[in-house]
Amino acid sequence: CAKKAKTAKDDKNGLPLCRMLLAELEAHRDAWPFLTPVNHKAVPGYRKVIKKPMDFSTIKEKLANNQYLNLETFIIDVNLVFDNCEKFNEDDSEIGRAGHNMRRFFDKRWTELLQ
Ligand SMILES: CO[C@H](O)CCc1ccc(O)cc1
Repeated sequence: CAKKAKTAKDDKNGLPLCRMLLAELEAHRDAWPFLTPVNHKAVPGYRKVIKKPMDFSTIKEKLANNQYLNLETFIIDVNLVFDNCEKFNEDDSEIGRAGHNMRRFFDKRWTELLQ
């Protein structure tokens, strides 16, 4: 039979944990740049520079469509949101700072919840 999940990242609670974490990200005051896909028609260069766009509404849709295997694959997409933000925005900008704040918040929350 299939191997029993060893850590919280793989066990059956993974996906409710993802939904809870996403709800916290969406409720954060600095979430506004990340709530919906960047309008690449309105932002010059975005489509060329950012090869894999990602945002919280797309992650929500993927969760609803059961497109994440476990917490690990969910965390990869959340980190993609913040990595894209760092690539496209100066650290010393409103959106750049929002990205750093959100990444710090996310890293703290999922590591806390996994303990
Ligand atoms: C998550 O936001 C994206 O990094 C796009 C940021 C951006 C959008 C419009 C601008 O004029 C400048 C930056």
